[in-house]
Amino acid sequence: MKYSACIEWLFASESPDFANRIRLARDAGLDAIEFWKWTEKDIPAVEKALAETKLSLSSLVAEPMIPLTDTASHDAFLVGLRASAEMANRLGAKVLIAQAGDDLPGRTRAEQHQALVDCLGHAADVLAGTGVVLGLEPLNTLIDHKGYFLHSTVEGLDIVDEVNRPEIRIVYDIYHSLVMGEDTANVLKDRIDRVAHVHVADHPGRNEPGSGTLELSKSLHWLFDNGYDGFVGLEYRPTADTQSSLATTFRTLGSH
Ligand SMILES: O=C(O)C(=O)CO
Repeated sequence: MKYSACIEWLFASESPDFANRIRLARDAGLDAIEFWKWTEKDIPAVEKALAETKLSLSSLVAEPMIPLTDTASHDAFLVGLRASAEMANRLGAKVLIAQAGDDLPGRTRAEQHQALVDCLGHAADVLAGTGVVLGLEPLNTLIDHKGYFLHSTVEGLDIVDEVNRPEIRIVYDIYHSLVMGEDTANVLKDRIDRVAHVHVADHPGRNEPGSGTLELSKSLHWLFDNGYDGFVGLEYRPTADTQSSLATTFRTLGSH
């Protein structure tokens, strides 16, 4: 298992210095890191820490985060996507993450679904030849993202299949999926190759694996047994210090 620490949450209480969290991730034996909002980060400091630690950057969130369910956002998103892909290439990330945006009042689900398909088709043109893929991320609408459009992994996969371009994939966050009552094997059956990146956290609390009741290990085993071979992104809020949260995580999911 190759673990990627989301340093928005992991090592945050240990180090207000953002780039230094990369060194702490290396010291904790992790393989990669990931973060959000690259436009707000000190990129030269991040670049230096990545070079020094030799950790990978598993993913970046594509900026700007604006609702792709709204066709009026598409031009701005595609301009930002080009810059995000350049940044991903500069820092060595192979995956950009996109969120669908909110379920917009006054628009049918079918219209918004089509808006996503159209936008991601243009996104594939932007990404063609860059070596970077875009992962659309379904999120739970029960706890963390009330009003978000894409709460179903199957609908995310359907959108990916309608776009039908190698540059467009999904991010499968096991936490969001299980919170929505999905069964990993059921929703990803025959479509595991559409998964660009995986996230984990436990429930309740969105804390480290092993702190709650989700069967994360079962989902992860299914993913790896069925051909997923990418990073496991640790996108959780540590209940206490990051080091002890990692000990619980490794006990629960297996160390690497
Ligand atoms: O915004 C969230 O909840 C995410 O999972 C982002 O990856």
